[in-house]
Amino acid sequence: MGNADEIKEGEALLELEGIHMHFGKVAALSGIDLTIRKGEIHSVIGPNGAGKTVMMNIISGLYRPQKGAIRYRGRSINSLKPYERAKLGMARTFQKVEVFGGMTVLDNIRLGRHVHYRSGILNGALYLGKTKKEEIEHRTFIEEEIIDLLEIEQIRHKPVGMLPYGLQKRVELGRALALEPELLILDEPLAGLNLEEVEDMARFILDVNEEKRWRVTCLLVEHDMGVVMDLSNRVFVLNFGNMIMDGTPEEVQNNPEVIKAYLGEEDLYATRA
Ligand SMILES: Nc1ncnc2c1ncn2[C@@H]1O[C@H](COP(=O)(O)OP(=O)(O)OP(=O)(O)O)[C@@H](O)[C@H]1O
Repeated sequence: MGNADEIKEGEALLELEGIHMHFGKVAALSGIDLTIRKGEIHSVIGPNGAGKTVMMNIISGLYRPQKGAIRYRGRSINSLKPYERAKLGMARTFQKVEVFGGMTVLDNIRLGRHVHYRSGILNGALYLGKTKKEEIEHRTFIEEEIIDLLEIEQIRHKPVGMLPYGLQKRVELGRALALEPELLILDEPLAGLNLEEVEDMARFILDVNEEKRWRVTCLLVEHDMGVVMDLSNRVFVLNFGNMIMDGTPEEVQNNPEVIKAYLGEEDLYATRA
């Protein structure tokens, strides 16, 4: 995204500072600090009920925290609505697939671009000639890149509702990419997938992050520890609304507190072949 506030690789893209979120007596998040740096894959892990979804909802603007600051490219976004955050370059996929079953793969992907379209009579009147043609060409180009990346050429005209779950998840990723995001929030992208689908999805996430064409910063919430440890530059561990640690996958795997929080839940040392 061409922007005067463009930031460089390794600089803070998204920052949470002192985030508190309570629901009645339940403290879902108690003073969370997190910095996502441009170019990285930063994962958030934690046992069930740790506060991961609440955190993602706060980041994407669905929830307003009672305390704390959220900054994107150094600017406060606390007061921005979800679609305004999307316009800044933040896209999200959801835990449960959120596709339009009756629409084709291509139309679902196209929906992801809607935040870029101008609306209103005045804008519509100004939106003529070359500019419009360029936007259509650019849109087509993006669609083709997404279809190519996700290997969904064969199903582009199929209704999404008829596809297996794994492909529906792929389409959902495609729709998020259509926004040409700078930050992609992936909420359990591997949940419900079989082994082969998990491998495919992990590869797509890596491609989106590493390929020069995309170079998307990723915030990943995931229970599959093998994939998390393989893909992430950093891992943030949450338990009962508190941060246990934020470090490299290796540091996290060797932290006794993390192991204790997960005891009996997951094998943190399991990595995929
Ligand atoms: N809208 C809400 N109203 C009341 N309590 C809520 C709400 N959303 C979340 N909570 C509570 O906040 C805590 C954190 O929940 P959250 O859904 O963020 O956990 P999670 O880490 O995403 O868990 P999972 O891995 O199972 O998805 C839980 O105790 C949950 O019951």
